[in-house]
Amino acid sequence: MITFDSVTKRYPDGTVAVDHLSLEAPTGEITVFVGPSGCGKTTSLRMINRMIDATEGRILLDGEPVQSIDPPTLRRGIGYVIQQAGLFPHRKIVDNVATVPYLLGWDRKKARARAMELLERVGLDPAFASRYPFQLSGGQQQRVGVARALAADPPVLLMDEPFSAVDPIVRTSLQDELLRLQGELNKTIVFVTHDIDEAIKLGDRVAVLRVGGKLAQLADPKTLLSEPADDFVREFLGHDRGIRRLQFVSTEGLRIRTDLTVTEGSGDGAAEPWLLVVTGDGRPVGWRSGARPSELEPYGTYVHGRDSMRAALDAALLSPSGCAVAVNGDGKVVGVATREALDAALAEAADG
Ligand SMILES: Nc1ncnc2c1ncn2[C@@H]1O[C@H](COP(=O)(O)OP(=O)(O)OP(=O)(O)O)[C@@H](O)[C@H]1O
Repeated sequence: MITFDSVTKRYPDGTVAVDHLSLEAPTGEITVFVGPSGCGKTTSLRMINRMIDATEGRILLDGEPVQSIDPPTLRRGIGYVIQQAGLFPHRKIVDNVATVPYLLGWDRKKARARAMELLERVGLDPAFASRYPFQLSGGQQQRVGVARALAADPPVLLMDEPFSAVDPIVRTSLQDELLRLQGELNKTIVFVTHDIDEAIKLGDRVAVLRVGGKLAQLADPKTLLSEPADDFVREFLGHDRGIRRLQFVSTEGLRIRTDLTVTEGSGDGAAEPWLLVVTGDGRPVGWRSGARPSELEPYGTYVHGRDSMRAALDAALLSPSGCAVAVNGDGKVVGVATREALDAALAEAADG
């Protein structure tokens, strides 16, 4: 666990970048620092590994003040990932990843084997190992940056806007990859971003900072969206807060009907305004309306019980039937969530 105990950073020119910050980043969780430019996110992060020293207050790593640990020892237990990866341009990818193991005096063979294992772990083809950073895309370099930070298996990982220099699609896949990795590794991660959507997607806990380095709110994403502490947080969260909150509402309780499907090629089916046509092995084909039975209309699916209400609503909006197709993990239809069922679930979500 990382503890900020009334930490203040005043730069020599008098700027107060962080002002009496107190919070805990629990072991094995992702804590995100988010806030507008200049609110002290990077300063806070760098005080953890002592790239910047606090002016007042204490930062504790599992109860031990970081100020009492000498910086090289401290940093050996802390991985650090920055924007645009910060790879060494003249070192091959494998050697970039093996940087810390080399520093720790591992023999070359062992360090390289570890690097190869990590490249695979972060989803990179081992063939990239002998390339140089400039021969990789931004997203690939960022993956190398993550692999390098993980090389010596540090319990703590500091990530400073690591995905902000890549396009939105690559960014999404890097975020997904980080969540997948975290599922296996359970590191204590402190992640800095100015992007509230990224904070909500990645954070177990999100610390919203305001300019002047003051903590505005520390909460899990769901609480943040439903109970912003004040106008600043509300405004920072943006206007579609209600819709985004739905991503934390489970579809487990969403009622589904199993009598609205018909297997393709079989008779007319029930007398309903809309019926979902499915293949013989239960995969969706399209919606058939009572009014125009010869044509099939598009459909949207969500994985029942796994995806959120936001996904179910999205699936419903993709189809003129207004119903969402519930599938299982294999993509087979398990039922249909009608407008009435969605309406009931939304009313419940709004209540609670
Ligand atoms: N070396 C320094 N000397 C003086 N002021 C500094 C120094 N470094 C940062 N600051 C100031 O401290 C405040 C916090 O900076 P910091 O970089 O921590 O913010 P940030 O939230 O990470 O911003 P951004 O999202 O723009 O990166 C800012 O007002 C910044 O100008």
